[in-house]
Amino acid sequence: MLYPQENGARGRLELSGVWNFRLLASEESPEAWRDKPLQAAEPIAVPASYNDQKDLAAYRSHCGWAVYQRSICVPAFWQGQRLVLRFGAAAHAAKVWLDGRLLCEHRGGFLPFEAEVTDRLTCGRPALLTVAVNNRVDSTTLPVGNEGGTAFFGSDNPGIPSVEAAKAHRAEQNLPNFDFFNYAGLHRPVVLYSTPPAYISDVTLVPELRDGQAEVAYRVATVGTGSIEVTVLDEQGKTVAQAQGAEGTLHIMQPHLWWPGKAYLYTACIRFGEDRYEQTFGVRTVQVDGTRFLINGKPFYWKGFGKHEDSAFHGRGLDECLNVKDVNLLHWIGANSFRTSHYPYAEEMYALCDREGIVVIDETPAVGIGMGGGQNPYTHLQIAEHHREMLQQMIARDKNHPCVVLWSLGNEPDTEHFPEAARAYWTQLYDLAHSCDPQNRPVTMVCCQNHYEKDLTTRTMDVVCLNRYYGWYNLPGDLDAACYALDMEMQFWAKQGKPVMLTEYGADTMAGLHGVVPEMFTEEFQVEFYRRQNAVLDRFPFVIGEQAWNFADFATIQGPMRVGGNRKGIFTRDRRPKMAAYYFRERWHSFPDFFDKS
Ligand SMILES: CCCCCC[C@@H]1NC[C@@H](O)[C@H](O)[C@H]1C(=O)O
Repeated sequence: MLYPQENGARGRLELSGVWNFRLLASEESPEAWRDKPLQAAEPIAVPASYNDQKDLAAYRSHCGWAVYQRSICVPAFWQGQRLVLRFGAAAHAAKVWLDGRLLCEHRGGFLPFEAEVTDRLTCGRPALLTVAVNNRVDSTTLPVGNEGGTAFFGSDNPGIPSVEAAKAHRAEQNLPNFDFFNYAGLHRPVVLYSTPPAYISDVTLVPELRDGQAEVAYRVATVGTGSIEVTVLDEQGKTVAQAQGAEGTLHIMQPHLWWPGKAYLYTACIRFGEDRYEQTFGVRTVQVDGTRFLINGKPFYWKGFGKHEDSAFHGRGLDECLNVKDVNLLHWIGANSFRTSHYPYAEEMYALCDREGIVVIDETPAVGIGMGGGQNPYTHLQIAEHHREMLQQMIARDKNHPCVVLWSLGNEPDTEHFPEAARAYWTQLYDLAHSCDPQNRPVTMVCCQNHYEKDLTTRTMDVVCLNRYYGWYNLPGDLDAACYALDMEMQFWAKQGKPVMLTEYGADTMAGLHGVVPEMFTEEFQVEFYRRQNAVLDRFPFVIGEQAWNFADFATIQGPMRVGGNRKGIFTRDRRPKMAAYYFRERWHSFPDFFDKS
């Protein structure tokens, strides 16, 4: 799916700003507002989550539909153009009406959707745009909800008559089965864009290196008739390759490669009749070779984080200022990568990583696929078809980004209690990812702390990605025992012949809490936690990376284990460094991004 672009042939009308808004009571139907002004409307900013824009409990604890509404008007000079209304994301389900008639619906809160509105709008005449958004998470959604269960990291003592009665009595809950606040709303830009009637509908670029020359296979999908011309410009605007036709190969002599930390972007300028589209891309190769992860044929070592799209006020909403700040902090600390835990991020962040040379693990919203071992999630949950849809939509959206080098099918599913069912479920997704991705990148599934000998799934992935919490959730506070356990588990992985990286390890740390003796929650403990465990990882040649959990403190549901959210950040939520930030800065600047560990 192409990102909306303004150029000589295409227009882009941002519908960001303050809209009318209201949370709907459970008995209210969003359809009631499809064709009339919203009563008792309140102001709401788009793009952003709605949850933190008003200090009202209902804005945080809402469960169900909310309605956004505004008037839109197409400029007269767009007369005769094809018009499309596009949503960067709406969490988690959306229904869209234009002047009272249903335009489109979408499930999945982290990927774009669009609808053609050429015949639905009259240039110069205002129209009423109504968008209903549903924040419910449950056994049919990704991320997965925890219906009527105990809040994630909750502490209910099951079976106590008073507790069970109170749970039955209380207002409906929208409990997440995941450890991040269930932010909701129009999180990413809403755009009305124009194209000529005959237009370019998709672009696919697959760079390969042969004898030092770049051979970029391309495919241009179009609607309507016309001839296709492709011209590739380098960063100085010089033409370096040209081709005609819907598909073919672009040859670039002596190409500048895209490297982590040293990005180089080419621009494929596509002409189709009146239409124009400019697609940036990078010439780089990615492959797993034994226990090494190669970028441009060199063994890459991952230094970075699991992140979240999370900040005060915007919630999970796009904040490009924060994205620039975060990328500058990644450079400052010496990081070269992050994982889009636990959902695809805004397209704008991938474009920033493309130009800044930050490597990305792109993850689906498949988090919370586990019932604590009691029930088989692969038969209990109704997510399989939606999961395949989300995976295909994520790859279709992000396929041309040079920064994306590894697909993550999901985070921390139960792969231990029903090992055969788990392996079957994730193997079909693994095969789907490889078949959908024109660049055929490596594929992983991020594994939770588990009985790694019983887990038959993690070892089948191209890269073994482990979330491990020795010294925190296991052997809490005892870093000697934690290192003993980590070392022992690495002996197991040494026999699997796969590259292994930690995609999560960390300790909740209250900024400003100190101790001469490093104890849990102090900044000193967080440093010791990483210093000791990195010393273990450094001993194993097949360990190809370390991503701390988390880049920054982030919001979660209320719970006895969360003090104003998850505090495992290396930075605070407002991006101030804890001591561990200086530890990692010294460590990550002390060795290169590429080196042979064997
Ligand atoms: C029993 C071990 C469970 C470890 C699970 C650790 C969790 N991984 C997924 C992340 O979204 C959570 O924030 C992280 C944590 O809690 O900070």
